[in-house]
Amino acid sequence: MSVTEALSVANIDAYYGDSHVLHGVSFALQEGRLLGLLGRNGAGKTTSMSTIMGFLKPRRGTITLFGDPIAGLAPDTISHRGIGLVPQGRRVFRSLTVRENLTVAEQRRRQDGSRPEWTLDRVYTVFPRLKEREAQLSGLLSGGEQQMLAIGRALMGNPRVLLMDEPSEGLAPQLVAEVGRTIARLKAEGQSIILVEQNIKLTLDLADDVAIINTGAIAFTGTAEQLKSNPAVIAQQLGVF
Ligand SMILES: Nc1ncnc2c1ncn2[C@@H]1O[C@H](COP(=O)(O)OP(=O)(O)OP(=O)(O)O)[C@@H](O)[C@H]1O
Repeated sequence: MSVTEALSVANIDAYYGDSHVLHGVSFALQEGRLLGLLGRNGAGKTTSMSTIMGFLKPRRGTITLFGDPIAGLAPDTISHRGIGLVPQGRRVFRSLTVRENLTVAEQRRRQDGSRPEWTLDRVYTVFPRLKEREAQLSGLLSGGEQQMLAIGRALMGNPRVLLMDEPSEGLAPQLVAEVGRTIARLKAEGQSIILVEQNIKLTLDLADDVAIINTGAIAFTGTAEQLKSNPAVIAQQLGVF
């Protein structure tokens, strides 16, 4: 079976002003797989996602999307090339309705035929709750509903690679489980995903591959199975769970 590299991040250095935050960060996502990016508070997970999205320009290193270099391109160009982001803290457009949040994000993409395009109806099939609330202002939704909307909005861009930044953050356990089931469903449909999380259990349940970032440097890469069988690494890099 041939393996296609969907997204590759290689030897990235990134700064906020003079503050050197990412130190030679490298990881890779294979097509159709889920890569979990774990790390403690302030480790550099969001900065890695911001660098992929073009919000932050790396000073060194390369980023490729299905082999094409994208580092240094503008965020909207990177989004059009096919990377979708579910941002940390949801960041839905609070003064727009649910339906408007979804339709403004719509982006058609020529598919290879193996995966159907995302449409409003298809998002509503995955998230019936959003259909029920489609005319409501998004700022009035619960945290869980806003998370579903943030995921639906990213899907409307028909991303080739989906980045999810701490989708379980601040959600009650029941909603974390629901978000987990949604992510599993997307993965089963062939979506390539990078899942950034502090929730180790959720990540190990969903991920094929895992990278751990620690103070801006990659401390572990391997399969989820390898990490599960290595509690010493989990304890040392992430704290006990
Ligand atoms: N806009 C910014 N300006 C300066 N420093 C920043 C900025 N954003 C983050 N940092 C710093 O960069 C480092 C990495 O932060 P980052 O947000 O990437 O971590 P994280 O792993 O996503 O953490 P969390 O789980 O808390 O979101 C931290 O030391 C943080 O204080």
